[in-house]
Formats: sequence, structure tokens, C-alpha cells
Amino acid sequence: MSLDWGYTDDNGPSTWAEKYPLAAGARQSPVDIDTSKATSDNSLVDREIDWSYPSNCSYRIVNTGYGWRVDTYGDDTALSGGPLSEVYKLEQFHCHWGATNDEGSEHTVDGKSYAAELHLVHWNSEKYSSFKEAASQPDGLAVLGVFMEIGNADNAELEKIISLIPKIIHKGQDSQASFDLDFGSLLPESKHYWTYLGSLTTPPCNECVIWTVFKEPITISERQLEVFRSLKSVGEEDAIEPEEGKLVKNYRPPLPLGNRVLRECGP
Ligand SMILES: CCCSc1c(F)c(F)c(S(=O)(=O)NC)c(F)c1F
Ligand SMILES: [Zn+2]
Repeated sequence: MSLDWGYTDDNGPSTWAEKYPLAAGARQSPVDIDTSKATSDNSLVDREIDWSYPSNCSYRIVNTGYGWRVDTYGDDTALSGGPLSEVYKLEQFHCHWGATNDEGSEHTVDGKSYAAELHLVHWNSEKYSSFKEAASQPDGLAVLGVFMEIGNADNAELEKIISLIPKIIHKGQDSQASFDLDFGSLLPESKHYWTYLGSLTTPPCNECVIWTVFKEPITISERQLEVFRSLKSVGEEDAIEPEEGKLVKNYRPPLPLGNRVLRECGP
């Protein structure tokens, strides 16, 4: 069964606008972060970006066919400050990666790619009554982007998620788990970031995201990244060869920033 969209030559990012016209919009993500174009904004410093996540929660991890996604039950989560005028709740987090370690992030910095990029997706629960409604509004979602670079050691917090991946190798499989997750360890120590107005980086590419991309990467080991690449984009019932259907990459290359403002907080 052919996918409506994906990351192969036949259905990849260059074809998305044929079925998802928003993908051709002027407020698309990701972008290349040209650091020479970033402008400092004291209002970002005055209202420090702040988050609160539970240390222990039950989560659902699912193979979407485009990667893994951890659904959080965001009642006692909160993201505020920085570029945000309201309080946002965490809906889910997921990751984008490439076939080799020299590609994989969606945002790039002065043309440099990282090996992967973690996205924590929040929705404006102060203004809107559901995630679905928020995803259709220009200030509906707030996504934290965290670059991931290869390190020698495993990332202990990510390992709690990665250990569940063998249970969701095929599209549509999911696993319920209750574990302590220190979200703080999934975010860099430095709160320095770039921010701009953008979109979902996957179809339907709604232009509903206030992006906050942290300057400091976190680390992931090569072994952990290989586990990501073992996920399959097809269901267990799809009879294919063992090496076929592997999700070796799921990133969208950068789109033009155009006349959008790119602001930064911190050097
Ligand atoms: C209607 C959206 C379904 S939830 C979702 C998602 F599945 C996704 F992949 C991204 S992303 O664009 O890839 N990363 C920021 C999102 F932002 C999301 F909100
Ligand atoms: Zn994403």
C-alpha cells in the first residue's frame, strides 16, 4: 500500500505540495538558521522560557509509520514565557533523523545539520479547547526543537524510550509504559535559543507553530540512533523483505525563511 506522503524519492518532501498545498506556503518549517540574521530581543530575556513536566507519568509510544511518537497525557505540564504569550501543554514528543550521522536534523545552523532533532510539541490550552483546534491556529502550537549530536555514551533518559522500540517495529504498533522520565535531561542545560514563526514539518504542514530551537545540542549514541533506523514504515501484515521499509530517514530539508523575523535569546 503506497503512502500518501513519506520520505522516499516517490513521496518525499519535494512532492508534498501536490496533495498538501500548505506545504508550499511562505511560513514553512524547518529553516536554515542563518545566525547572521538573528536579532536579539530583550523581551525574550525579560520573560525567561519556562517549563514544568511530571517526573513520573504513563506514556504511550507508537510507531506512526513516520517515526516513533510518545503521547503524553499533558494535564500537569506547562510551557510559558520566551516567545509565548499564553501557557501551552505538552501533547507529544518525537524525533527526526537521517540515514547517516551527518544528516538528520530538520533545522540547520549556518548550513550545518545535526544527526537528529527532538521535537516536544505543545498546544495553546489557554486560548483553544483542543490540540486539534490549536493545530489550525497561527499561535496554536509551540514546539521545542533540540538538536542531537553523536556522543560516546548512551543518553540514559532516551534509553527509557529506545528500550521500548523493539515492541513497535511496525507501523501502528504501540506500547503503554509508565516510567520516570526526567524531561529536563532531554533538554540542554543552556536556555539559549532561536525563535521564529513556522509550521508543522510534516503534512498537512499547517502554519501553526511558534518554534523555539535550542542552540545547545544534547547527545545520543550511534547505537541508539541505529535503533531509531530499525523502525519500519509498514505494518506487520505487509509482506516485505526484512531490510525493506526501514525508516532510515524522516527529516524535511529546510525551506526559505523569507521575510520572517528570526530572533535569538542568548549568545
Ligand atoms: C496534526 C499534527 C499531528 S501531531 C504532530 C506531528 F505528528 C508531527 F510530526 C509534527 S512535526 O511537524 O513533525 N514536528 C514539529 C508536529 F508538529 C505535530 F504536532
Ligand atoms: Zn517533528
